[in-house]
Amino acid sequence: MDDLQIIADKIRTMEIRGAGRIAVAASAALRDYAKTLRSLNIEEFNRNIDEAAKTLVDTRPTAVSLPNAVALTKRHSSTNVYDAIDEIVSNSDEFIKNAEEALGKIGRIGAERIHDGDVIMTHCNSHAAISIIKTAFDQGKNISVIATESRPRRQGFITIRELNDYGIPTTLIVDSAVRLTMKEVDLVVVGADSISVNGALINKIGTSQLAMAAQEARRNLIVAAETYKFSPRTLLGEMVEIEDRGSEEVIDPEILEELPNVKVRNPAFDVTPAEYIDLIITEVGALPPAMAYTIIKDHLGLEMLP
Ligand SMILES: O=P(O)(O)OC[C@H]1O[C@H](OP(=O)(O)O)[C@H](O)[C@@H]1O
Repeated sequence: MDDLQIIADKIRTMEIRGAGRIAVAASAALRDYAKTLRSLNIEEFNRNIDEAAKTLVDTRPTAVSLPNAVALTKRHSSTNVYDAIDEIVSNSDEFIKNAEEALGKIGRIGAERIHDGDVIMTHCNSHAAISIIKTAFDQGKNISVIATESRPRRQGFITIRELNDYGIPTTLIVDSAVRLTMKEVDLVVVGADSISVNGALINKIGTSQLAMAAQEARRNLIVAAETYKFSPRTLLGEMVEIEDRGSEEVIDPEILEELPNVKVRNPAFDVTPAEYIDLIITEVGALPPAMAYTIIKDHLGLEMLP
């Protein structure tokens, strides 16, 4: 399990990050691990796969893409280990291929919402949101982007580098400049870590602040999300857990040590209610948040539920 543990550690420390990327990395890690278990009997095989799946899923609690990818990868109906491995390999290859194709489809569908001359605000670093922005740019639309820094991990720096290298005019702002800057914005485009059955978006901390400022300024907010970012377990009434990360991401531990009366909170995500969202751009279409149940039922399957 050494190689799988290395991937799990990279997901936990965010060396591999982004809801889509962690899903693809986890699926590939489970596939490769399954191939090392040929000598086991089917019961031992299933036990090892379940343990490995748990190791991957336990790395980060919020992005549902991770448990969805692991569940879609590990399911098999074989009683023979060789066949089970073949099924897992084919599940993973299919998941990864679909995930890659989904980004292109989301780009094409979402770009329809972007007009020549638009200023787009985005938050954090979302491959799905950036796919929309790049596709609109590729279509010859004269667009520019306002990107938030996204404290504390500053994923906004990844975004501005990527957009810069693509030739897209981009302005970096600190997170607290969102409301002031919103009057210059035509459309907000963000990614998703999870979408619950009521259409609420769980995404990088600060997303709900963009949503509120957008609504106040009467600007639309669209969410770029593959169908595997919808959360089946919210159908059972479960809430999406918001990850709390360490204080060292926010403040130097030596400084904190000098301040015995201070504690630091570092929630990594927040919740944006459905009423702040104009559309969710998935690979199967541009949908209102009220269609979240249909996506879960038709594209993830209720058999994903325990
Ligand atoms: O899958 P893509 O669109 O790349 O990213 C989706 C979301 O994943 C990221 O989480 P983190 O930086 O891993 O905590 C951000 O919250 C981003 O909006």
